[in-house]
Amino acid sequence: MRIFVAGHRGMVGQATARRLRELGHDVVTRTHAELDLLDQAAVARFFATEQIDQVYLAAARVGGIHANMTYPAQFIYENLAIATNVTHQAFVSGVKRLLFLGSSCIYPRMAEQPIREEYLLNGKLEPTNEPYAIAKIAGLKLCESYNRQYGATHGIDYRSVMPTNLYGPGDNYHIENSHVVPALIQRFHLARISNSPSVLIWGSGRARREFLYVDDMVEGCLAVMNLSRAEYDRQTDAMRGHINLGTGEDVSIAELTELIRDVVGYTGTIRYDLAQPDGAPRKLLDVSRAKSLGWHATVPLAEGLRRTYADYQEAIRPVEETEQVQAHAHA
Ligand SMILES: NC(=O)C1=CN([C@@H]2O[C@H](COP(=O)(O)OP(=O)(O)OC[C@H]3O[C@@H](n4cnc5c(N)ncnc54)[C@H](OP(=O)(O)O)[C@@H]3O)[C@@H](O)[C@H]2O)C=CC1
Ligand SMILES: C[C@H]1O[C@H](OP(=O)(O)OP(=O)(O)OC[C@H]2O[C@@H](n3cnc4c(=O)[nH]c(N)nc43)[C@H](O)[C@@H]2O)[C@@H](O)[C@@H](O)C1=O
Repeated sequence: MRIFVAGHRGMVGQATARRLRELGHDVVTRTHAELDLLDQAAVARFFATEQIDQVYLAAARVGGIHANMTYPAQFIYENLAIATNVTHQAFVSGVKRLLFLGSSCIYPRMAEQPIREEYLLNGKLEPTNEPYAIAKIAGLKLCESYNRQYGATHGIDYRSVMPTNLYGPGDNYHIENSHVVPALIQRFHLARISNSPSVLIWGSGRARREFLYVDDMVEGCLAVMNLSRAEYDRQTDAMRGHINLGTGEDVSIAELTELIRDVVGYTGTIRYDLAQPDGAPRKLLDVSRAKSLGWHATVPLAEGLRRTYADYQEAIRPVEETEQVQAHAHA
């Protein structure tokens, strides 16, 4: 089967492409430079020329709380455009099955916890990432709508998963735009190697988050994509079209901070910057539907953080060694 993994260089895309190749699939990829998914005509040409059987849509404009607050226009425009271009051109070219990746931010800020799929649109969204959330809601509604209008006539079966906060190898370590896990791994690492006396954490530390290791999330995507059409419709109340993916347990940012401090081996002090926002107070997902498929998260948070830190150190080793050589040369 020829499967297009959109966003294959990202954290989720890398893990998805790796797993699908292990399973023997012919994985089709295009870098952002090769195929800008904002370019509707280019996306149309791609699907018209490549014989794609399935799509995993892991391409998006993604970032943490600071990035969402700083670039709202890019977050809503680019994520709407990517979702509409890929979904519609997949349909036009006859792709029968597609998986759209949403996010837990689609749910109301004060939703009852744990959050069930049916709580969607029951209340106001979290202001710090509302543009991104609206684009993600539109993406899942696109899939639902194409199923409703073209399911019977064209065999269209476009599916959506709503992952909680993700982390793992290949994450984005941008100093300001990254999510909390990569941000704190990098900050504690640099503090340790430079003997900084303290590390500053954004917000109060009281916000709670659920963290799913990326490889576990990919197994959840496969479980959803391998469902028969009838089973998927039964699971999603026939067109209520999405399934949560999470671990079913959350931690406070303060607890996460201490876990990362210990994984990195930092011994200085931790300070909190209350001028920075906490964002949503909590967004723990109800994962009963996903568990009914036989899927569940397997990587505990402490182990996932150890693997992620090891990946980070491997990725920066060449840079650090060069800097150490240069520093030695100037000593
Ligand atoms: N990370 C998380 O905590 C969560 C992520 N998700 C969802 O999972 C999916 C993947 O996220 P993640 O892997 O973390 O994100 P990354 O930022 O790591 O990867 C996104 C990928 O999309 C590509 N991309 C972005 N814009 C375009 C474009 N216009 N044309 C072509 N490619 C583009 C990027 O390429 P390049 O870098 O070259 O621009 C990158 O390879 C997204 O849909 C996200 O919303 C959902 C919940 C949580
Ligand atoms: C996946 C999810 O990701 C985003 O929502 P978020 O969960 O709020 O994102 P975050 O990971 O950036 O923050 C989580 C918590 O952590 C605290 N925090 C402390 N110190 C740092 C820090 O240094 N960096 C960051 N980024 N956060 C920090 C921060 O203040 C907040 O309380 C949106 O994209 C949203 O749309 C979405 O889908």
